[in-house]
Amino acid sequence: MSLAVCTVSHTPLMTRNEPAPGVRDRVEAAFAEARAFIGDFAPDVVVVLAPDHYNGFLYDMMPPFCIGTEARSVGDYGYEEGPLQVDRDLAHTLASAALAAGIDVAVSERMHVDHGFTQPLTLLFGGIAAVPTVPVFINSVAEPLGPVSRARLLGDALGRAAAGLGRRVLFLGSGGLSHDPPVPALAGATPEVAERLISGRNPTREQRAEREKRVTAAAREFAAGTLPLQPLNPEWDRALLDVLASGRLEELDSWSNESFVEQAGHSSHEVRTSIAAYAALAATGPYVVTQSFYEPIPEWIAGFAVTTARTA
Ligand SMILES: O=C(O)/C=C/c1cccc(O)c1O
Ligand SMILES: [Fe+2]
Repeated sequence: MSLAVCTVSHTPLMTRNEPAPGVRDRVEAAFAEARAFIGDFAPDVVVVLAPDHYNGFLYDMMPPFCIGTEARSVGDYGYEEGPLQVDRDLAHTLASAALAAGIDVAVSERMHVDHGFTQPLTLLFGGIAAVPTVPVFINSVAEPLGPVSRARLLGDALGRAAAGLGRRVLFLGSGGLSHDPPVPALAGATPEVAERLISGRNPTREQRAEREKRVTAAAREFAAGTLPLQPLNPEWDRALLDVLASGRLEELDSWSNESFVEQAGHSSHEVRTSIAAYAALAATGPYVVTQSFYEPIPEWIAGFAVTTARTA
């Protein structure tokens, strides 16, 4: 039995916008440290816990959780397009274990994933198919969302199952802390936008480029103070990282969905992926956080963290 955790914020704006001097170097150093941790741990398989941004999961069928037995990247924001290297048997094992534990995960034989999965796989392993993975989608964007406790319990169920495998399993959580990028919502959407959120799974190259250009420009204006997106909230982010490090994950159960949005923006729900990753590790006993990097980076619309943890 051997489990470990790495959590990283993702932001596709990393390759589009230049942050303040020194920021990129510090982020790259944090990723280098995380890569060294992962190298030492030498995982046999990586369970990637990540959200989607209306690229693979749309409102024609929006599950709270889904485990992919096969998965393919849509290639958004210039990340590699094509198949991930999914450990199909393990995906089935983990899905069965989660269901047996009372967590209603969906299963996809043809999951489509976006930068939420591909960016951390690229930055930490060098490619989207470089390591055997089990991709686990955690809806963090498309309301309505279940309570945060469900992500914790999903992680707990996956951790218990993984602990019995006799393999070295890394739980990789992908998602920012406070941030509210201009991802559209179904509530109040125009008919055209609503249609895209319901069934716009295969945009044209031009449509994808237009979306990416719009979000990139919005981030530049946000950083310049000329676009009033919800501000990043370093205080909230540090409080969340403190709870993750403390091991008292049940404390997060009392954080309401509304409080996430009010204090840290709609997309702060992406920290459900970190909560699930830490809950997986906690399922096997006490743990220690071995790295905790954090910076608010407006040019990337991201409260940006990199953390690693292992069994104490
Ligand atoms: O889906 C998009 O176009 C943008 C996504 C984004 C931007 C900034 C931070 C994130 O976590 C994102 O997913
Ligand atoms: Fe995101």
